[in-house]
Amino acid sequence: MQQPNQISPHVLIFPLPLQGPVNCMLKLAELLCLHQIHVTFLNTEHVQNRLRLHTDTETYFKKYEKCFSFRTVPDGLPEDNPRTGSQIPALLKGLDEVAVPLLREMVTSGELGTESERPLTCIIADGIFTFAVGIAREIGVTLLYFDTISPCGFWTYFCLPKLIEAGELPFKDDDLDVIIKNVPGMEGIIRRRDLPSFCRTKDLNDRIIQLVLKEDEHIPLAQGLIFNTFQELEAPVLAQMLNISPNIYAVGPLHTHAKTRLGEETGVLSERSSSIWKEDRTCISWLDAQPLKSVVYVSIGSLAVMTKDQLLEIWHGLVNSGSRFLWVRRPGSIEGLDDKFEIPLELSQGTKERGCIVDWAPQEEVLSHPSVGGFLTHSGWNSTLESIVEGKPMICWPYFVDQQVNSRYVEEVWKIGLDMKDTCERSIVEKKVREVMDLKKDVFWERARNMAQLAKESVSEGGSSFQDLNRLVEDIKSKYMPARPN
Ligand SMILES: O=c1ccn([C@@H]2O[C@H](COP(=O)(O)OP(=O)(O)O[C@H]3O[C@H](CO)[C@@H](O)[C@H](O)[C@H]3O)[C@@H](O)[C@H]2O)c(=O)[nH]1
Repeated sequence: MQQPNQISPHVLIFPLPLQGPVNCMLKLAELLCLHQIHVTFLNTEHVQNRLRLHTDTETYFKKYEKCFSFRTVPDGLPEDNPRTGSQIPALLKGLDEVAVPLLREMVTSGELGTESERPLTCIIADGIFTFAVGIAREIGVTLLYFDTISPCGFWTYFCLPKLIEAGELPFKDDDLDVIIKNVPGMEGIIRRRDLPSFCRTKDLNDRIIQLVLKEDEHIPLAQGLIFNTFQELEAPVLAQMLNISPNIYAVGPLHTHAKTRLGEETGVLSERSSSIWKEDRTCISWLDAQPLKSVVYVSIGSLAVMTKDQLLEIWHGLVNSGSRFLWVRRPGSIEGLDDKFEIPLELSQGTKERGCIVDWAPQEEVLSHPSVGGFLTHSGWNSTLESIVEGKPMICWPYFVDQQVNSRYVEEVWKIGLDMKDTCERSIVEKKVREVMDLKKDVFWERARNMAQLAKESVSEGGSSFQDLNRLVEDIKSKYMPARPN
């Protein structure tokens, strides 16, 4: 039995059960394990089953068996295909109704650790999980929120009440180019069209708006906030965050951070997948056969969907641009089309000569491939960071939530790509691809290379994210340990 003064840190990590959040929370979990912090990682059964089916994640984490374990809860939805963007409200409802009561039971019954046997000392949960405040209080442990969206996106979410109070929301007319004034630190940067997608409603009772407002009330109740970013990328936004919490940890880009520290620890630099789709590795041999920097990698992540018309416009634009392209067409990502959709005749030649289409790719490996010269992305935060680390310029075609803000920052603030939001015409796609892959290639490449360098430095010894991770580890081991009677 453990003596009171021997209690060791034990963190429960609960990600939003979607590809992006699970990816980066797994990296954080591994980093904590490397620092001898015990982690219980709570996945939904759906995510865990898919990880089991398509990856060796469970086996891989066995090497941390003394300090890591997976636990699962159902998400309340039928067990079919992966959840997409339109299912998020149902997913959140299912989590609330089914997963949360089970989690509460697990935590309070001592199933995840009792007073005497490795008690929980800290919860790290996605920012949208407002229920975590109550659970952490009930068992008397620290709560840290980890919002895996971009801090620039998060900050606009957090300023929603301010925007409503100032009358900037809902929009008074249909002009989306009006500059937004009430997001401190972003004056002159964002227009209405760059606010998160859910702001384009006339109805403030909209379910998502209400959810975000509830999140905004709960965020300051956590003892600290973790972000997957680095100071050199988002210093002004991170400085604003100090108004919410004195304990801000910018520990990203987490995928590189984990790789770097693991490499230092073990001497092995491993590429590892936590994909909940089956990766098609044939695209790597296809890339091997392409010239340097010649391929546009196209992917809209794990949730976004496009219409058949949008698919055709992007496809024509790519073929007409003359660039080579590797396209991830995730099953279910085209509205109303089955996955056996044939290549239209007028696109077949250009696609055969210069294109490769797969269902799901090993994205980090693809982006690091020397043949890839640019990334046409939906601007999900993980994809954005993965592109930044590899120094690949982006063409952004955001779908929803924080992606609208990220794409604006890529073009306007970091200047490492172009923002194609709210348009989807073949001539525009062609023009943007030509600019990034050819006409302004050198300028974009130089800026992207510099940013990549800063990203890598931030996770190297002494770098800003390196230091923030160390601070997080120390705080979990001391400041956030529950007070115990002597
Ligand atoms: O063929 C593919 C396509 C994607 N990925 C991976 O899937 C993840 C996708 O993550 P992200 O780019 O963040 O997109 P979403 O899955 O759409 O992420 C959701 O969650 C993010 C925060 O975690 C938000 O920023 C997004 O807006 C939200 O849609 C990345 O790690 C990719 O490497 C692959 O491995 N293979």
